[in-house]
Formats: sequence, structure tokens, C-alpha cells
Amino acid sequence: MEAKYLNLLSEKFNSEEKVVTEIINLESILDLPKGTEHFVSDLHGEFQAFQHVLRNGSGNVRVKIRDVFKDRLTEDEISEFAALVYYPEDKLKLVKNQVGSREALNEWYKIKIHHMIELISFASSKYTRSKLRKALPKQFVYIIEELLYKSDEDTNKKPYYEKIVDKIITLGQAEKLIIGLSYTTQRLVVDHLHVVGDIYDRGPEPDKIMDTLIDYHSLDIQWGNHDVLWIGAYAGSKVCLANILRICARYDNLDIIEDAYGINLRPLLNLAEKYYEDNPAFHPKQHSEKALTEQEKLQITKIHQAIAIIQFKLESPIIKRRPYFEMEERLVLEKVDYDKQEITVYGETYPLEHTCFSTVDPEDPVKLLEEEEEVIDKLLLSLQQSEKLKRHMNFLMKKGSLYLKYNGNLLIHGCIPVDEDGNMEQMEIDGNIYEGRELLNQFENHLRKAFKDIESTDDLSTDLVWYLWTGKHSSLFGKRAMTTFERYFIKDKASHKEEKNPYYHLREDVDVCRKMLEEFNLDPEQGHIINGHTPVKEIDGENPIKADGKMIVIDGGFSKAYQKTTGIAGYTLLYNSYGMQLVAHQHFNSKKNVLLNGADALSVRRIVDEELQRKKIRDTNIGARLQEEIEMLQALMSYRYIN
Ligand SMILES: O=P(O)(O)OC[C@H]1O[C@](O)(COP(=O)(O)O)[C@@H](O)[C@@H]1O
Ligand SMILES: [Mn+2]
Repeated sequence: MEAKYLNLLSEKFNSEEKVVTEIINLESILDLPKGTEHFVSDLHGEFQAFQHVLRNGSGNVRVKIRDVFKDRLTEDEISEFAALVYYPEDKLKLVKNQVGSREALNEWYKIKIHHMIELISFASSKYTRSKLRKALPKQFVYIIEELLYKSDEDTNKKPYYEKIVDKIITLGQAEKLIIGLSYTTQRLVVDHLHVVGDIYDRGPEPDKIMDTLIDYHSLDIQWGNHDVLWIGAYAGSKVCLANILRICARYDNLDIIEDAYGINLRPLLNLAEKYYEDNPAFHPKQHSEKALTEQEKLQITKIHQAIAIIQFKLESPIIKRRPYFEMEERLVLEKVDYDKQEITVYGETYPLEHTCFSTVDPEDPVKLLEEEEEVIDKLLLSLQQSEKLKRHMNFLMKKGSLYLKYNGNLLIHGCIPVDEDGNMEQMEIDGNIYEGRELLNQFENHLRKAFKDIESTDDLSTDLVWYLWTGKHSSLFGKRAMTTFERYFIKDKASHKEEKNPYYHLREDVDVCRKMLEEFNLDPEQGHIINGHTPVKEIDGENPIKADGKMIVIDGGFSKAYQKTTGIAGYTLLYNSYGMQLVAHQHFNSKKNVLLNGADALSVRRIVDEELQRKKIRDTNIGARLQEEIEMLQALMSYRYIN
């Protein structure tokens, strides 16, 4: 290594002892078991269900509790303890109301603190002390370490520890400590989180998911098609913006726009009131928990139509200025016969119903009315000025990518576009042809470019973000075309069908999966592809583990709207030092149910892969980085200290 780097390094490690200590420290980390990775996808705004999965570590918290206490606690007591670890603040409130006397409460605190210390001691056994320290509640680090490193056999010390706990209780700190210890436990059971796309759309609280992720200790995100739609809107794409508003109206989630992100919808509402009436094709899908008045429903129906028509109009100029997007079939407003009220798409003619074309001029159907133009411009400005959205989008960019290679696996939301023979599909962008990994890299570069320059609204990069949402070679969409127009206005369901990329049947084949792993320079023997995006229809017997375990699809439908088709409430994947396990979750009822009845419908686990030998940090991405650091330190050692 070059002397100048070694000199720089020697500033930090300025004695032989420091170098030796660091080498030994790093070497010992390499031999620890690998940390647990937790994979989730397709959260679709379902914050309550997501936070439950996060708090219980996909059932991992309960597994650890059972490992430690199975001979001492009943199943009910285990459930009760688990509920405390998941929702400490709420559980403490409940207990205080139930317990009769101060003495009984203090006794309860004492037992729980001891149990929690025991649990943490077990759950942290594969971490270094310094890593554990970082996970402890700051104000109690010293005390907890004292409690953790006691040895039970050491009877001399026992009274001392009893005293510490008693003192904590008499000083009124028990609750704070229990809350802190609960969050430490949650944090210890999962070392790193992967969010394999689609945080946004359909569900009511994507902003709360984003806030939770921002506070999370270690994670990465693979963007989903819905996430790039939001990124696109923020990056200046008006058509992406029209789409996110349309979806929010469709799912009765305009609160996200108005209340969560502070974007003023008044101009859109005024336009909608002026031009639109009631229309059953545009009624919002209603949440069971939120009853709308007729008046509210009508208002949303009008907004829904106004923004859908703006969306269709905005698509046309992009399709025309980017012929290599090959989307001419989607020039829908121009394919309508306005006299006959019918449309010809993909060679078929269909009658139209529920039309709402009052702002459409048959002579120039894609021309925006001045009012429409004004509305979308105002909305874009307001969106780009939302501080909260800016924070969330910046975080998505910082932690996100289109795909990720991590510990030998390939994580990607949608697909790798291929043809029927499994060959990488080619796409032209601006005169150059790309395929496979190269194509995905191009998409990502353009997305980052669009995000850097939010003032530009019609440049290639911004158009490509929209292409990622809906284009036929998009690795996130994975279908040939989006039939939004048909689904609103054509009765015949045959026209609604969205043909999938051949990837979706070819991925059942081991050899195809191997080839794809190779395309990304991953070892086909060791690696897996992990996908979200397409709901696995467990109800129809579909298996999320495909191609002999090389392919794992974890979209089981956190999204309430899709649970009817999947039959479950989402999959998550755990990958610890013993191997990979897929977890199928039951429908998440409510936090209240967990707290009161310990109902935490135990998730069903299926082994994907079992390691023959327990995997160590040495075998991971982080291990490779540590090994490089060790080599550098060794070079420093010979350069400076050994002669
Ligand atoms: O269920 P909705 O709201 O009609 O949305 C359907 C649209 O969503 C998509 O499935 C994309 O969303 P997903 O990524 O969740 O699949 C489109 O292909 C389809 O046109
Ligand atoms: Mn998706």
C-alpha cells in the first residue's frame, strides 16, 4: 500500500499497541456468528401491521423469550411478557390499572427487570460489548452493564445487584428502564433490515413508516414502483404527481397529501367541483374503519376524475417525445372515438362507460385546460416545498437503490426484464442499447439525476422515472402495459389484463435464476434472488419459495386491499447464522388485541435454507470489509513497527 495512506492511518493508530489491539479486536469480530437480517416488502402504507412485525422481529422476540423461559413461564406468561417487549408504554399503563397495590406493582417491576436483563444477556450473546452498549438506553448504560455482567453464582455480589434494582424502583425509574430494555431487545433480535420496496400507496400511513425507518438502527431500501412514483413526483414529474394523487383519491387517502405532507388540495378540488359529477367508476375504495359521509365521498369521486384525466393528458407528450419508450398504444385519449363513445386499443374496439370527458376537446384531446395546467403547477410547487416530504424523499435516496447485492443475495423489488427464452431484454435509451444489470444501472443513474435537478420537469431523466413506474422494460413494473384507462372505462375485463414479463414464470426455473445471479456477478451456488411486488396467492396454493429455494418472493400482502387474493397478511424473511426462514403472517388485528389477549398469531415459519456450518461475520459483506481493514493494519504494522 502507498506510504501516504499508511502515514495517514498511523495518525489514528499511533502506537504499536493500538494497531495490535485493533487487529485482535477485528479478528475476534470476524468469528462471531453473522447478525440476523430481516427482509420485508410491499408495506403499502400499513404502518400498524408493519410496526408490529418490526417490534416482534417477525416472531423472533417470542422465540428468544421461549428459549430462555420455556421451563419457567407458561405460554400465557410468555405472551404477556412478549407484549410488554413489543409495546412497553401501553402494557405498563394496563398493568398499573390492574395491579392492586404499590407493593405488588414494585414486585412486578422487579421480576420484569430481572427477566429482561436475562433476555438481553441471551439475545446479545453474539454481539461485542461495544455493539451491545450502543443498543442500550443511554441514561441507563452503566447500571445495565452492572446488571448484565453479574454472575449468578457469585453469591457475594447478589445483594449488591438486588439493591441496584430496588433503588431503581424506589427512585421511580422502573418504567423508564423497562421501556428502554424493551427497545434494546427489539433492536438486538434484528441486526439489519432490508425493505424490498413499495412503502407508499394504497394504505393510510406511509409517512409514519418513513419516520420509523429514519429512526431505525440499520437498514437499506430497494425502491418499489410505488416508491419511485413518489420520488418522480418530488423530482418534478407532473405525470408521477398526477398518479400519486389519483391513487390517494382511489384509496381514500388524500389525508396523506393534505395532513401528513401539508399540500394544499383546494385548487384541485375547485376544478373538480366545476367539471365533474358523481361517477361510480371513481368511487373511493373505502376503509372499514373510516366511514365517509355522502358529501365527502362525492368530493373524492370528483377529485379522482379530475386528476385521472389530467394524468392521461400528461402522458401523451412524453410518449411522443420518447419513441423508444414504445408506448404509442397508451395514447388512449387520442384513440377514443368521442362521437361513438368507444375506443380501439391493441386492435380491439370496446364501448366506453362511465366516461368523464368534460375537459377533453375531441379536436385536441390531450390539451390541458389552462385551469388544469395551473392546478398541476401549483400542486407540484406545493409538493416540492413540503419539508416533511423532502426529508422522506432524501432518506429514500440515501438508503435506497434499484437493486442490492448483499451477503451473496440479489435483492430487487420487481424483476430483471427477460424475453421468453430467458435472455436479457434490450432497451434503447437515447440512442444506446442496454440490457440486464447495465440497463438497471442506467435507470438508477437517471433517477438520481432527476432527483438532483427537481426544477427540470420534461428532461429524459425525469421521463425515465415515470417509465420505471409503467414502461414495458421497467425492472420495477414487470408488465407490458398498465391498463388504468381500460379499468376505469371499459366493462370487458379482458381489456384490463396486464401481461407480465416472462420473468414471472421463468423465475420458477433454477437455471434461469442461476443465470440471473451470474449476470450480477453473484455466486449461483450460494446466492438467492429476493423479490417483492407480486402478491403470492397462498390461497391458491402458490409457493413463495421457488426454483429450489433460489428465488424467494416475499410479497404476501401487507396491503389490506390485497389480502383477499393472498389469503395471508404478508411474508417476511429472516436470515440468521443458521440459515434462511420464511415467515408467513396472519392478519394483524390490532395492537389492542396483542396487549389484552396476547394474540400475536404466531407466524408460520418455513425453512428456505439451512447452513451446514453456522455462518460467521467473516462470511458476510461486513466481514469482507473488516478483513480489508485488517490487511491495512497489518501493512501498517510492517511499515512502521516491525523491522
Ligand atoms: O389495485 P389497483 O389500485 O387498481 O392498482 C392496480 C395497478 O397497480 C399495479 O398492480 C402496480 O402496483 P403493484 O406494484 O402493487 O402491483 C399495476 O400493475 C396496476 O395497474
Ligand atoms: Mn410493486
